[in-house]
Amino acid sequence: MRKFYAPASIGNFCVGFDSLGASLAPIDGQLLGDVVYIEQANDDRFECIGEYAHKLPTDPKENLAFQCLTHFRAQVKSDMPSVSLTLEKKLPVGSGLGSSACSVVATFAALNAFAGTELSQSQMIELMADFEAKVSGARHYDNITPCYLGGLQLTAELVPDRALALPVDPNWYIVVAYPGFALNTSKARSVLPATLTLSESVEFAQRMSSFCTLLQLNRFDEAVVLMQDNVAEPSRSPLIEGFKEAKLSLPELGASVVSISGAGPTLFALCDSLEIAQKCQNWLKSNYLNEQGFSHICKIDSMGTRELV
Ligand SMILES: Nc1ncnc2c1ncn2[C@@H]1O[C@H](COP(=O)(O)OP(=O)(O)O)[C@@H](O)[C@H]1O
Ligand SMILES: N[C@@H](CCOP(=O)(O)O)C(=O)O
Repeated sequence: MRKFYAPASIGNFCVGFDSLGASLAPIDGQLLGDVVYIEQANDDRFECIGEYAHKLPTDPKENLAFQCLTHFRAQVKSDMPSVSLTLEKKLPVGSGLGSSACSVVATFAALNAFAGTELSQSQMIELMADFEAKVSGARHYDNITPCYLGGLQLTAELVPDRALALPVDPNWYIVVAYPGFALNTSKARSVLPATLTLSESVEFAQRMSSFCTLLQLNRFDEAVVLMQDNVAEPSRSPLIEGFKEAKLSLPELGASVVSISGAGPTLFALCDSLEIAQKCQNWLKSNYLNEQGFSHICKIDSMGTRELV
């Protein structure tokens, strides 16, 4: 039996709507992401287990991981031996932590390794993005590529090889807080503005390009100052109970940035020390999470999807 783990990610990373994404590694070593188990069997079998399995459709045909298996057999390797594939669904659905991407990326990574197909990185990314597009209402790579490759990625169709890794400040701590209720990505996309004005578009381009360039120059503090989301956050924040209060309170505790992770409702706070991150996490535990919620203090994961041994 082989096991593949795909980590959670923060889509948009505040300043790069649909174009920046960061992979997450909790500092306590917990696995925050989905795991796929694969082994040869007499016929193709699929099972979904784990804490959030009950939140997914019971019909395997509606599970993205099973759809990836069917697609891989039909389109990539028809003579692959039969497999038993198990998805351990460890991430909540509709969380803003790239949950659907995790299942898709872990499954394709497992199938590619099991079948020995050695698809190129670009082929893998395109396969994965096809499935992400099916559920989220748009083709965006900002969960897929950080989840697959790790790190903070500038990622889009226009980006060479679909992804360019950016340097990150080794001092950054990222507190993620999932409040305990779901927000469907396609719903959170339906409230986005249909168009931006010329000045809004220019500001977005200036912020994202300067942010990426400053990271390349290791001028991290100046990069962080540019982190403001004028594209998605204004229309999405009313959908997320408690977000506005957190956005006001966490900077008083020292957070450098507070923004929505992906389409929400998970929130992330970027902090430049562990002490500040702990204070922010305590506030979030008392004020943002319901009984189903959770929070982790993370670093940016540098490994992406990997086989667990
Ligand atoms: N393995 C899976 N993981 C996550 N979502 C899945 C999976 N299989 C099917 N789905 C469906 O895909 C949709 C994912 O919703 P979405 O809001 O895009 O989640 P997320 O933002 O957490 O990726 C849901 O309707 C869910 O039922
Ligand atoms: N760029 C996308 C990111 C969606 O991330 P998810 O984790 O909520 O699926 C968006 O903002 O819609």
